[in-house]
Amino acid sequence: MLDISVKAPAKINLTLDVLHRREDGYHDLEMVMTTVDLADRIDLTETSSGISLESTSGFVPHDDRNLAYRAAALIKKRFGIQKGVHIHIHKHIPVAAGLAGGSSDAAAVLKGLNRMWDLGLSVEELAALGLELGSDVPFCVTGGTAIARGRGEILTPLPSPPPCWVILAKPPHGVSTAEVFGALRLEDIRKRPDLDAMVEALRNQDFDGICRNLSNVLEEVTIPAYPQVRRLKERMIRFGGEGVLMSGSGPTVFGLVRRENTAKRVVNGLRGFCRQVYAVRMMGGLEANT
Ligand SMILES: C[C@@](CO)(OP(=O)(O)O)[C@H](O)COP(=O)(O)OP(=O)(O)OC[C@H]1O[C@@H](n2ccc(N)nc2=O)[C@H](O)[C@@H]1O
Ligand SMILES: Nc1ncnc2c1ncn2[C@@H]1O[C@H](COP(=O)(O)OP(=O)(O)O)[C@@H](O)[C@H]1O
Repeated sequence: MLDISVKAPAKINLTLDVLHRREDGYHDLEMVMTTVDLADRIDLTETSSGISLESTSGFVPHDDRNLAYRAAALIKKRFGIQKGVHIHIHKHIPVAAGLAGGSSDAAAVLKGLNRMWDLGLSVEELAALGLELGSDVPFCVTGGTAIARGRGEILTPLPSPPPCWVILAKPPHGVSTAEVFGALRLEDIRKRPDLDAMVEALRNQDFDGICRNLSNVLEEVTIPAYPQVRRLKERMIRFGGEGVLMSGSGPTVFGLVRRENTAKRVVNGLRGFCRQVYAVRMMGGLEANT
């Protein structure tokens, strides 16, 4: 019997700045994140005990290395739940892509089990649990659009970008977030995002202002290591991407486009050059939390 189905949307980073390296090995970040309508679907079925997991993807682990599995284990342990759960992940978000697919799956399991087992946890409590699983999980619990600071858990909600198309292009290789942070030399960062300008553009629903202020310091590590990311960016711009940036630690490149015709042109221009290309809508604030 299927008990609960939860949508797990991908995120993109409109800005990403790394402020300092912390004692605990993580970095203090300052970034603007938003959810897009490319989502995994997580089906949760209650069982008598234990945790089992299957997915439609050959690229994710199906055991306790899976973030969705870990989310269920955390809830069971923290609240002393004897019942079990079977997790079925319908994977649509590319893996190790800078789109927080694993974090979003984990957030969806936290939200789904909160309902299934009547735990009564608030969004803030779920986000705090999520931080034990990964830095991006708190944002994935709340969704919408927000400034994320600290490791990624200090969230300030923002208006979502105006409706537009988001073209996502994922090169064939994945990128390790830990390796990208490890290779970043803070003193060498050449260009930092203008957070105030991005916030202003979002408040004014100024599409051109959002496009002008897209900026991610991690490009300075990932692009030299993977020149295909630069070529994808150049192609996206050439075919009509109005604002183009790498998401997170990469390697996915996204392009923002207002008109459907332009979106089609960008997608057609990238096909043949890149196998994984998606045209999706910006998610907006309201749908993000369902
Ligand atoms: C870079 C970002 C931007 O949204 O996204 P992705 O590229 O992963 O999608 C995130 O900060 C990634 O968050 P997440 O993928 O949850 O990271 P975690 O599992 O917590 O950490 C993976 C590794 O990244 C580094 N890390 C992560 C977050 C942070 N604030 N400082 C760090 O230094 C650490 O080396 C850590 O061991
Ligand atoms: N449910 C999951 N979905 C995707 N990746 C997962 C999942 N659980 C664990 N992982 C692992 O987490 C790593 C990062 O995956 P992902 O969250 O897709 O990328 P990113 O952090 O770049 O956004 C991958 O190496 C993958 O094997």
